[in-house]
Amino acid sequence: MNITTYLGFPRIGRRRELKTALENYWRDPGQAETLLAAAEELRRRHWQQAADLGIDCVPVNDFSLYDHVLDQAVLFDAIPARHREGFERDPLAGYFAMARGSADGPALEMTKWFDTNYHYLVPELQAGQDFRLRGDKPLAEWRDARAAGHQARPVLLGPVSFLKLSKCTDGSNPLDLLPRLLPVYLEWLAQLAEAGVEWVQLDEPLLVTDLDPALALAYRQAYETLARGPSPRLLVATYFGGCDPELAASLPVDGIHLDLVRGPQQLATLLQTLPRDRVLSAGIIDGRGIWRSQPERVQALLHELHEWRQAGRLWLAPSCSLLHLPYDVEQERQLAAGLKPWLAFARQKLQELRHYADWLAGDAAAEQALRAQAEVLARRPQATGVQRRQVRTRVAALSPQAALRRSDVTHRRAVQAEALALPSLPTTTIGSFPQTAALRRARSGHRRGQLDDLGYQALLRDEVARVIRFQEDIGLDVLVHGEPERNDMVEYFGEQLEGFAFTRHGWVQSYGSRCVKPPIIWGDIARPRPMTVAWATYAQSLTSRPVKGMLTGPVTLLQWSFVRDDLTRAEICLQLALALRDEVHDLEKAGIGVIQIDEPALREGLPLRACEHAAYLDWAVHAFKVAAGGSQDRTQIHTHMCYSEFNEIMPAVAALDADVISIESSRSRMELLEAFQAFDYPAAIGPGVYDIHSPRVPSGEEMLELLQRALRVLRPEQLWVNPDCGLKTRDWDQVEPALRHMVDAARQLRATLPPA
Ligand SMILES: Nc1nc2c(c(=O)[nH]1)N[C@@H](CNc1ccc(C(=O)N[C@@H](CCC(=O)N[C@@H](CCC(=O)N[C@@H](CCC(=O)O)C(=O)O)C(=O)O)C(=O)O)cc1)CN2
Ligand code: MET
Ligand SMILES: [Zn+2]
Repeated sequence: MNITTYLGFPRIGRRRELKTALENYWRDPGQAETLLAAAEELRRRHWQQAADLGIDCVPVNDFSLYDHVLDQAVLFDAIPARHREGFERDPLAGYFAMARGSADGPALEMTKWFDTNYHYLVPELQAGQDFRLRGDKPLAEWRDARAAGHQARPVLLGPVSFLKLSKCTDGSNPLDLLPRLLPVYLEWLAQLAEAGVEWVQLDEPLLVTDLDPALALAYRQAYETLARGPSPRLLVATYFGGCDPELAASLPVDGIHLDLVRGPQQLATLLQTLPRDRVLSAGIIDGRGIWRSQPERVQALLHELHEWRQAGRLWLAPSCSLLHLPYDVEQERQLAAGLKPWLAFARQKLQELRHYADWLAGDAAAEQALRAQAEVLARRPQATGVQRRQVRTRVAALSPQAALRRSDVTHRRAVQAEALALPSLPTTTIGSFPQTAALRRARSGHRRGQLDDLGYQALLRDEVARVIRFQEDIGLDVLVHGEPERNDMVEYFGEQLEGFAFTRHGWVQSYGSRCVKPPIIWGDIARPRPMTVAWATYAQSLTSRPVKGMLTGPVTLLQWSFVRDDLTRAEICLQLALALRDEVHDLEKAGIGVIQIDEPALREGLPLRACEHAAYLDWAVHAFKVAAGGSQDRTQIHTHMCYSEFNEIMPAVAALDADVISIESSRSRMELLEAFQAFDYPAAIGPGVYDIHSPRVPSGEEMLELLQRALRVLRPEQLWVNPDCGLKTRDWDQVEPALRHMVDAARQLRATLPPA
């Protein structure tokens, strides 16, 4: 029999029950019991649903109240000193203090999970530290699953990935801690074996990245050590790409999971090298994309695996955890016509697996279902809107000149200085102002038909007016309209472009209780009408200061959407770029002299393998330049980036040829600027002086100090003053004083500069 399984499931709940329970508890810690009960209910429901869909073995401990990497830091007692006391006093409150910060100190750093839009919390370690087991979350969840009648398999990150995803606060190498960490894994595994656990899944996504010899050695040593102790059988799971098949096959474990969707090329070697007594967990369908699988492709793949099948050592699974997918496409009642049969969210992925397993067993109904699926998908290319001749022709005819501004950055600076007449150290913000509860309520009421178009528009215009007045009042130099009309910076554009579909319930966790509804790119992209011009011109009509138009860039629109699987990412990105190019043109025509094109996801899209970096950066930078390249010299093009480590891609950042870049840097205390200096960056930079992720209101002095640091590295005429990112997640009572302090700091520093 072929076992069907999966590596992990979305945990937020079909109607974001976890989000609601978390936010209720954060507002009122008296709700702890309710939160824990909601979490337990979600786990049980998801196991049961998987079982009902025909899954043979479910993972446990893939669930987390906030983040699974944080859970594991806690399991190993890697609790930073500043949070330890709080944790001992109240473990639940202490856990969230590590996730979100508290009076005891800041949260752990949050960073992107590989090339996804999920963020994990980075465990803080130090050289020579002790690890020990704390609590028994994985085992307790296993017992619950067993009690409910499920075959279950606890999941943890493997030791090498866990350490490589952590950081040592003293600058030492986390991997040096391996000998101190392995005994804890051994103890944990022994406990599970003792309890009767048969299989454990150790996730080692680092295995799909470039491994230097030290890391490869660490892998061998780690798994040789683990193989020596009493333990359930070990399944090492790799995903998000192909791994080094020799290394993977050489690990002394009982099974290996491969991502055969993103790493099909690894299979041939692995089939040669993998010892025949191993279980092969084959990631045969895409665990990250929302498209139904093509039966012909999967069936061909399953033929290649016949040897494992016959030996009874084949497991069928999605390529990676389903965490990055929405829950159930059947919840969507208003999806663009004809789209639904093409799509598979988490529940549909499990159904697909069952079909393939049944097909392998010779089941006629499964055969029939897969044939029907193949037929539906075969008609996809001909469906209206999938291919638009005009779009294809325009992309094909695009000349290299389209990516070039008319003049170089130095000339443009002079022209813009004249056109905009800004003071030195100009102050601005990144675009969004607080998305208040009233705004979200109004949007929700508008969607439900309880608030009519006029009423909704009037409310948004009032908000824009208030935001403009506020910015004038505190003395900012380049104003924004505040983005009150946007549900999300990507979804908003997706809703206005042809070729995109959007969902009502397709939530995916981004971090903690924060979710996104990535829109779906299914057809060629066209812009039927201007998307932002009315808001920008309305805002500009209220002030004599320049208002900055606000667009999300092509790479970020691509990266934060679910994208079609029948065109290359490069091609889709170029289509998006052309739509944005037209928007830039329309903004310019409407008299908007400053336009920001946000690209916070430029770094996130970087492939996991270095050999693929150059090609990606090439098309990504090209797409941005196509979006911006049609503009006049006098139009000042800004871009914005956050959430990432940019040092590695600095040449690409410079190659965007933006006039001004605002970039997150307050938490790294402006360290990032050295990379710009080393590069002799020609354009202007606004290194964020205020961390918008925290409710804390920074003082003018600390921002002044950051600006002074910046001036050690940058020329004064290069420096802009702005926060790290948009203010949409903050409250007005934090934003108001913080921005006042920021403007004060800029003014003070300005007064010390020699006249230009
Ligand atoms: N796509 C994307 N990815 C990103 C970011 C981003 O901004 N966008 N930022 C980075 C960090 N990630 C983030 C992800 C989500 C949120 C966030 O704030 N999400 C909100 C939802 C935002 C949203 O879509 N809002 C909608 C829908 C809001 C909603 O839930 N409405 C309720 C009703 C609410 C009410 O009545 O009050 C409903 O529809 O049921 C709107 O404003 O229209 C949340 O989870 O709470 C912030 C940062 C990286 N990745
Ligand atoms: C995640 S980057 C956000 C940029 C956007 N303009 C904002 O201010 O919200
Ligand atoms: Zn940002």
